[in-house]
Amino acid sequence: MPPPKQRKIALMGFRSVGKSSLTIQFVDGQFVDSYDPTIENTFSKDVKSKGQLYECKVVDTAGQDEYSIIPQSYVMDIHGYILVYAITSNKSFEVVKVIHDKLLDMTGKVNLPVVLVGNKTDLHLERRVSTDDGKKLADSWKAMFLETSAKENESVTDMFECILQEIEKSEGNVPEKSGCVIS
Ligand SMILES: Nc1nc2c(ncn2[C@@H]2O[C@H](COP(=O)(O)OP(=O)(O)OP(=O)(O)O)[C@@H](O)[C@H]2O)c(=O)[nH]1
Repeated sequence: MPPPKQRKIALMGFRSVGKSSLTIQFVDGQFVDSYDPTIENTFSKDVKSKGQLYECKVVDTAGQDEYSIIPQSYVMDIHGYILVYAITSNKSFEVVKVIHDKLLDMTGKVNLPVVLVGNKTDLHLERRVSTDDGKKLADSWKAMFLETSAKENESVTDMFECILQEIEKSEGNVPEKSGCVIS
């Protein structure tokens, strides 16, 4: 196997969309129902994907709104971004657009390794953001799109595999066209 690659991935989005829950589900395999606002936590996890070992640092960031200032360290130091909204919240969908714009501004890049994630699919009766709108937004960013449920552990691992592949793509290690195919 080739030597391991170090990856730092940040989850960003509005308050209470499930960034911590997705991270804890991925790292620990459990769901915690209580809500405890995050300041910032970094978790480590090794992931094997397509014959490559990745030593991942996952940064679970504080909830942002449209006025929050993104710390410079999220620009310098991060390989890829998982931008999370809740499918139950239009506001969180709006905020994720603002965060994406700010990241482009701050990095000065046209394309960033990003996966857009609509979380809380188990709350389908309270859905406010359609799958189609999520897909369209991701397409406009040339980013990957997934809907997840941290509660039901739906597509949580896929989400991390996806961002690892997007980072490989941005480094020119995977043909541009090959989207994120989860196998
Ligand atoms: N039903 C359901 N609830 C969820 C899901 N993910 C998170 N929650 C709940 O939503 C609330 C907020 O979750 P967190 O993971 O703390 O959200 P966060 O985005 O980290 O919040 P901040 O730290 O404020 O940014 C908690 O009560 C979670 O239990 C999900 O997939 N389904």
